Amino acid sequence: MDIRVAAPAKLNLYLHVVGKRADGYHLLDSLVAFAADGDVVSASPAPSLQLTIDGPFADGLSNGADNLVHRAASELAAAVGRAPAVALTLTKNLPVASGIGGGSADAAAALRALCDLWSIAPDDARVEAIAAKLGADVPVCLRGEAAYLVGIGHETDPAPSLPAAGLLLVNPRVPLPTPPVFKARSGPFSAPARLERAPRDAAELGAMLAARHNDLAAPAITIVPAIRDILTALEATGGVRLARMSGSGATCFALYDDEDSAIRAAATLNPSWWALPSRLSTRLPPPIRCE
Ligand SMILES: C[C@@](CO)(OP(=O)(O)O)[C@H](O)COP(=O)(O)OP(=O)(O)OC[C@H]1O[C@@H](n2ccc(N)nc2=O)[C@H](O)[C@@H]1O
Ligand SMILES: Nc1ncnc2c1ncn2[C@@H]1O[C@H](COP(=O)(O)OP(=O)(O)O)[C@@H](O)[C@H]1O
Repeated sequence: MDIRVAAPAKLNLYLHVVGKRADGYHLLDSLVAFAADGDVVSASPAPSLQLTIDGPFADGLSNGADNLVHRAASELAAAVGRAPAVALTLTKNLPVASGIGGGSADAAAALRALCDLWSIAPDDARVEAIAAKLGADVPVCLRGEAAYLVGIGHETDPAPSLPAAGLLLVNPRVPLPTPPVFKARSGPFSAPARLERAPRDAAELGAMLAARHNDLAAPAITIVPAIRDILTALEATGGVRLARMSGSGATCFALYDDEDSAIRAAATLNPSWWALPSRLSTRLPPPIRCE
């Protein structure tokens, strides 16, 4: 028996850095949403904990105890007092260290797969505590619904429902770890800027987001200048409603009215970039059990 769980790409539709704590962590106001596509985690009973990684971005990613999927499994097993007797497979479709929460999405998907396998309620307080310990973005990925990040990102508030929209994710194939981007940020903090109401369509969502920004884009561009080229190229695509960097980069996204427009736009871009046409997801798909 095999349980397959989707680990969709996370997008920060806007990200305002609104302050900094004494321990150096930044206070955020960010609207997080999910794409309909991403990595996939599958789990099946096995004599001991094993992790296999396949997919286009498997190379160079450790399958050892430092992988967030491996950590999620060993932490959850310890918390519920059972042996981590599971074989996990991670299909790595998303670029690593790229601002779309791949590792966080994978950790959250591993937790959801193991909850299903071990009959643990996914909203069990132990699961939520492990999610927060694994990374700032893991709790929001565990819920998989559009949400505002609160504080340093461990807590969330519900977001208004988002309209159907096409999405194009583009990465220069340059990994960009999160800590140096926060470190390179300077200048005054932004004000929080939650949406005044639910946008009725992709055009209105784009217009509302255009009045907001990603405070990490400027520092990320100082480290990976190709981000600016991607944003310029996305802004020139047909039917684009908004182009912006996600999280701490380097992945950027563009919003369209539908997925077909995103597919057409992808065909016009520099072929050396990674590009994934998709759409905004409204609901996390449930785990699939294959007997
Ligand atoms: C920036 C965001 C926005 O959604 O996304 P990504 O770009 O990573 O996808 C997240 O807040 C990232 O979350 P996550 O990737 O889990 O970060 P963590 O591992 O918790 O933190 C990595 C490092 O980033 C810095 N950090 C992270 C979160 C935060 N609110 N303030 C920070 O200053 C700290 O230096 C921390 O040590
Ligand atoms: N399953 C995983 N997928 C991706 N990265 C992982 C994973 N497990 C651990 N990592 C580590 O986490 C770091 C952040 O990766 P990732 O979550 O993809 O970035 P981001 O948070 O910027 O989207 C990487 O440097 C990588 O080495």
